[in-house]
Amino acid sequence: MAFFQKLKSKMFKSSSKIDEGLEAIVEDGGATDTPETVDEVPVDQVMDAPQAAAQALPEAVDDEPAPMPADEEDTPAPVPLRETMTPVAPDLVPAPPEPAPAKPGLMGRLMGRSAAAPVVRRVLDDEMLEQLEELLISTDMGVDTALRVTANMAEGRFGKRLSVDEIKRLMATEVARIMDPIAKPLPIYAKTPQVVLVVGVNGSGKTTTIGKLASQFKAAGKNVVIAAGDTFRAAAVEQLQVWGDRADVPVLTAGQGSDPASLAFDAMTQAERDGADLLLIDTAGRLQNRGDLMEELAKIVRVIRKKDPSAPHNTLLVLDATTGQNALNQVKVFQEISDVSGLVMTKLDGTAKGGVLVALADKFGLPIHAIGVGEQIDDLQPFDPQEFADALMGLDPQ
Ligand SMILES: Nc1nc2c(ncn2[C@@H]2O[C@H](COP(=O)(O)OP(=O)(O)OP(=O)(O)O)[C@@H](O)[C@H]2O)c(=O)[nH]1
Repeated sequence: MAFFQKLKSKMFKSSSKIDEGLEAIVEDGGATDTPETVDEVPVDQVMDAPQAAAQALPEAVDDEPAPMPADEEDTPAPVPLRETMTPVAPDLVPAPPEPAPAKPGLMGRLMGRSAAAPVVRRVLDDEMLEQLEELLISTDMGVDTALRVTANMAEGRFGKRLSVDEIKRLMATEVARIMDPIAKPLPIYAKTPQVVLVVGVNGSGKTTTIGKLASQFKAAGKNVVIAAGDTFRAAAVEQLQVWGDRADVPVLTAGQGSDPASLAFDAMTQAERDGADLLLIDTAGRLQNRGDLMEELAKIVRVIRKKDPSAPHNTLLVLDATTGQNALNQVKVFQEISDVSGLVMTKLDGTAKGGVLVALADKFGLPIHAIGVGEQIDDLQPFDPQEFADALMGLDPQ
């Protein structure tokens, strides 16, 4: 299955929510295109009315070659989605997308040349904008971000008639614009071992993310060491050992309840001795006792800095998308207790709250390195803003 299709199908809860919501909104007060309403279609994303009228004429004259629509002439050849991606590791690079099935253009639909249902459009007015805002807020995009997205999409289009597909594309463009600056792969430095401290509340997906990263970096030829720094949770240690065995990556553990900083120090020693490229350190996520957790993380950092004053090189905060707006609060807290350098958002496959990633980008501007869309190794994917925005909106590949 093509990468985009996979992402879209995995994020279906958010996208189907938007799909259904948008259809209801446009149906409510919308109308199918008629010769009268075609004059009101001039949304810049689609053909404007005079163009539509001009191009409708040659269709009736069989001998004349139909002119190429102006916007098709100007459109550069589409860049394959794969070329737009910046992978975290080579294995994150997906297979090339399958060619999208040919879709009838606007003219085809206006001329009834396809079996597709007639296009319903609704005038963009205050009431509709409010409904669109509510729809975006229901995906956990947050009020401020939802307002920004709808305000930007409405600019210059107020009073125009829009279809569900056109609204999706406009919103996807706005979402991608917000996400663009923060889509950055995990930086890889020349200095080794590169120490990546992984933080986040219990259950957010830290252990799984470390396992996926270790497997993918190992497959990319990197020498990786894992430290199971959540010494209180035996299950987390066992889970890491399973991932370590699978990826053939050593996992350093310590007795239950022992000092995670001491384990981190030992792990640094081993990583240096083995000439490791990467040391991934799991940490506890007990936010119930914030003071203790802060002290524990600070001690780990102090200890590894004895070996390398520039470590940790990355502090990765793992967030669970199903927690919705709560993820914003977690970023705030973890920024206070650690030096968060980037985010991984997990479980985007199982939630209708995928919009929270847009809110995070809008509010904090922290780099998003990767997204988790399942429990398998290849379900940790590089973050591509346009693909994410399209998948969130339930759009087909362009
Ligand atoms: N569907 C889905 N499940 C995920 C994803 N990432 C992690 N999980 C699951 O979420 C659960 C919690 O993940 P862990 O990796 O154990 O989370 P943790 O933050 O290490 O939690 P503790 O071990 O309790 O500290 C596990 O059942 C994982 O399989 C994802 O992207 N999608």
